[in-house]
Amino acid sequence: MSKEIIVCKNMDKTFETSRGAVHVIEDVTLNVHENELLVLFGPGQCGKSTMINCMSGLEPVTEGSVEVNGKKVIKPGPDRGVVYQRMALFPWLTVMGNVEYGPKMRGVPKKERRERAQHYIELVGLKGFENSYPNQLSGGMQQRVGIARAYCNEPDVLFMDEPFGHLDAQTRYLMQEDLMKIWEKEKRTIVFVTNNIEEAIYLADRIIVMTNCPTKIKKEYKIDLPRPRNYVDEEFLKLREEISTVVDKAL
Ligand SMILES: Nc1ncnc2c1ncn2[C@@H]1O[C@H](COP(=O)(O)OP(=O)(O)OP(=O)(O)O)[C@@H](O)[C@H]1O
Repeated sequence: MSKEIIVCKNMDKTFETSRGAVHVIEDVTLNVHENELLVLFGPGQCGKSTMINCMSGLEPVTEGSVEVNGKKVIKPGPDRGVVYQRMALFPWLTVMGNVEYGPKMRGVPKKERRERAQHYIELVGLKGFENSYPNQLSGGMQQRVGIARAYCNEPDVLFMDEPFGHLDAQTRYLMQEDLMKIWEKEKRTIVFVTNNIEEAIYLADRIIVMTNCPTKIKKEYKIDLPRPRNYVDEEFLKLREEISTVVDKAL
């Protein structure tokens, strides 16, 4: 088994609000292996985004700890990339400008960062769109820019929070297929959040089923189906049936 790159020990998270404490994560212990594609799957509002925010360092944990590559996570860092449902691309920058932004901010020389950005723009299938602005691109293309931008920082881990959640069904399937191709070509450790069961089974090496809030691990499934997967394969449908019966109904 490859090394454990994310180690969460007894992770617990409570938000203190003006209306009292909101307990969102309850005692989650979870390890993610190098180059694993781990899916966090659970009902709406169960705490999946909060899990990702704590693992990526955007939110501090209240109890327990998170380590990435042996380093305790206390704030966001370039070793942890994040892709959101709606990528906050800079509208005044071109695709190239957006993708090279991270390395530019870290002082990577122009030639090197341009080459690196070009590589990731091509990896996500946007060759020819280097000089386009985000508002000239479709929703799916904007998500590709977001993925290229996250990859361009060459992070140890990538967190993806329902990155295809707002896309139409057809574009969503296409993006799932393309994400698999990208990941096969350039392996990364990915933690992917979704509340779509087909998406979870299509992508995952392992699915962690989370309970309603405060969220805990309910069950985990190792998904050994060969890739590329087919949504209507008998084995796929069997897993879909089984996991559907385990997941809580959204509150
Ligand atoms: N900063 C915050 N302050 C207070 N409560 C919060 C905060 N962030 C999240 N919560 C609460 O935590 C719970 C879980 O939210 P979270 O967004 O993590 O769930 P989710 O599973 O990602 O939801 P969805 O599937 O709808 O995206 C919700 O009840 C939410 O209101």
